[in-house]
Amino acid sequence: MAPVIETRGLTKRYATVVAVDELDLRITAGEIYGLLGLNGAGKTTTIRMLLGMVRPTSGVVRVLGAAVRPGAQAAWSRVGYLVETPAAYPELTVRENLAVAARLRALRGSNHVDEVIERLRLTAYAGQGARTLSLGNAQRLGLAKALLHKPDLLILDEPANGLDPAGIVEIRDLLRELSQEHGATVVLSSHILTEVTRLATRIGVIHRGRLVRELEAGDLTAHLRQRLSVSARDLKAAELALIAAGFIPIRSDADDLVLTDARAVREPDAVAIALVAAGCPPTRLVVEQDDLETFFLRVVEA
Ligand SMILES: Nc1ncnc2c1ncn2[C@@H]1O[C@H](COP(=O)(O)OP(=O)(O)OP(=O)(O)O)[C@@H](O)[C@H]1O
Repeated sequence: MAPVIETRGLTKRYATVVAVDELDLRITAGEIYGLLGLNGAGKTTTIRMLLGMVRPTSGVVRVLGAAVRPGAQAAWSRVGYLVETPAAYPELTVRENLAVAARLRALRGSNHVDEVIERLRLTAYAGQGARTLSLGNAQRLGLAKALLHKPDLLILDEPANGLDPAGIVEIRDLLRELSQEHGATVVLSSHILTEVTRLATRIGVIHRGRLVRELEAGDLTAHLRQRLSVSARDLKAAELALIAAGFIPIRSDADDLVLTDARAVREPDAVAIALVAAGCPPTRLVVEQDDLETFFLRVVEA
């Protein structure tokens, strides 16, 4: 299958900084591809090069079969994008902003605008000036503009930016639906591990401008570790009680006890019972997932 996005040797240098270094990407139709990286990893620069907004120092980008060059228009009617803080006309309302965007895309009739307002749950804000929108709703408006013309390919830089947890779930469902029901391809960047792992069908881990790993969604679980974090009033007593019960607690920087063995993660109630029996009940007991830094260290060094 011809790739929807293909880059070869894609590189961007700014003076002494290599923002993106020899990136080879191949993304096919219907994928939700997550570019995951720490701040400064090169995600935004990559996305801007995919969109022809930044001129590569070297290398090739092809989007929907056409070479991306500044000024090349061919594929853009089939592409929707959102890059960092979405731009809107601050004096115009949400609906007016979308109507302008529809005109620029030469879309006829008002149903595109109505449909996307409803889809992005912007109905209550349709008459509100863009200037007064919360960050989350401004992000929704940006996404609405990206989706207005029902693109085959969506390229989104940090789409969860500014959204509250419920908003993140809504956007995740929307992107999944676009991919599954409409066959759209989605490329998104994020530094939020859980967000990408819940949504992407494939993940590219980008570190210091280089694509260090690509993982299928199904392979991710092997790289994601869980741990049980335990707090107690008397941490020393809790530590001794857990050792006596056969666990291996480690004192963390955050001054709690961390248990990484499978039994503790699988049966947190056994940990709680051991602590209660020893007279130092837990004040907090929670199964946590790796943070991005830990995941990175493991994936980058593996
Ligand atoms: N216009 C520019 N001029 C100079 N350096 C730049 C420019 N744009 C990006 N960089 C540098 O390139 C590197 C990659 O930046 P980029 O914004 O692509 O990373 P990112 O992964 O998107 O990070 P973030 O999550 O913080 O947005 C960084 O070191 C950044 O400082």
